[in-house]
Amino acid sequence: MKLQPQIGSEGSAAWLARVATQSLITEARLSPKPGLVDSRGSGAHHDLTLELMERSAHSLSPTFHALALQSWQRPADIALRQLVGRLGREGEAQMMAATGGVNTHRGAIWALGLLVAAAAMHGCEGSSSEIAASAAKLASLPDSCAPKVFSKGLLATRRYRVPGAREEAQLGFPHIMRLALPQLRRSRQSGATEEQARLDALMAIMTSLSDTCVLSRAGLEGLETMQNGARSVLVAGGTATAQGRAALAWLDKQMLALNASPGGAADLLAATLLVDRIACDNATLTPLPQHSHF
Ligand SMILES: CC(C)(COP(=O)(O)OP(=O)(O)OC[C@H]1O[C@@H](n2cnc3c(N)ncnc32)[C@H](O[C@H]2O[C@H](COP(=O)(O)OP(=O)(O)OP(=O)(O)O)[C@@H](O)[C@H]2O)[C@@H]1O)[C@@H](O)C(=O)NCCC(=O)NCCS
Ligand SMILES: Nc1ncnc2[nH]cnc12
Repeated sequence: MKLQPQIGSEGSAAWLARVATQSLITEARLSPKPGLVDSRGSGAHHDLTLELMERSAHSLSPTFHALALQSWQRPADIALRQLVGRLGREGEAQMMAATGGVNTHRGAIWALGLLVAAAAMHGCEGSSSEIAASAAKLASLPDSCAPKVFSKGLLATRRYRVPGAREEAQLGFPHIMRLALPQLRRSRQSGATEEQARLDALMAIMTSLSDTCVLSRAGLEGLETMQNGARSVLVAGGTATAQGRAALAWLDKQMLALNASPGGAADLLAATLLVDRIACDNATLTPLPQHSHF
């Protein structure tokens, strides 16, 4: 079944931008998330609030729209890579202007930006695997216009010799495709509520991601706490069970005590919700109401 009506590149780009923005807002509101901003509060962050995350998400709509429009039915080549890179950097500047200089969504612009571009490359008719593969192709191409900046993420990947946001994309988003999306659909099928299925998908990502936000703030101890804690939630039966919810509450406490926040995992959950929504292999597509957050 195909949700996206044949409304051409402009209408499809607007639709993709709306779904991407909604995915960010849905992720931000989802509760209870360990260490992260959610509808309960700011988690381990002093400079982030839910209101700021939502403002940031809305500020990114024009970026997603431009990415979709410019990538429409184009192949992955250097010209498109450079264009996507420029639009992504402009999106980062828009985010910073909207938040007064706070980094709310840099990793999300990267992941969702590439996926929106890839969905448009397939004319909104790609499967999740096709979209992830095209996003990976784009991410693997060199962008000679990119300024050389040394980020916290790069520092963490070199210090701990782990993959980061770049590698996740270049490998075709394995945490979305192999862990989060299957978990989201499995939890739904086994009767979990939509919120519980989304939390379970977040846990699936957290069992294995080398999240450079966690590494920068809390080192390997933080990363191991995150991965083991998330595994305990799923082993207990996920957040649809009382034991799973207790394990999640324990993990939240641990993450707060370590000042650790899995911002990279949160970005990948938002990206999972986006792929779930836009890919042709989603068997549960329903029309999207104008102002819903799913
Ligand atoms: C490729 C880029 C994402 C740059 O990546 P890099 O690793 O060099 O740089 P960072 O600036 O550190 O950003 C990486 C962000 O990616 C998220 N992330 C972390 N680990 C992973 C992972 N393993 N897989 C996927 N994604 C991951 C994460 O983003 C979230 O955290 C951000 C908040 O982090 P931080 O600023 O560190 O905040 P705090 O911990 O709160 O800091 P303090 O308060 O302590 O100061 C937030 O943005 C979340 O989104 C990482 O932060 C990419 O930026 C790039 O190269 N772009 C170029 C443009 C381009 O080509 N775009 C194309 C597509 S549009
Ligand atoms: N909910 C959230 N809390 C903190 N950092 C994030 N980065 C992306 N989503 C986030």
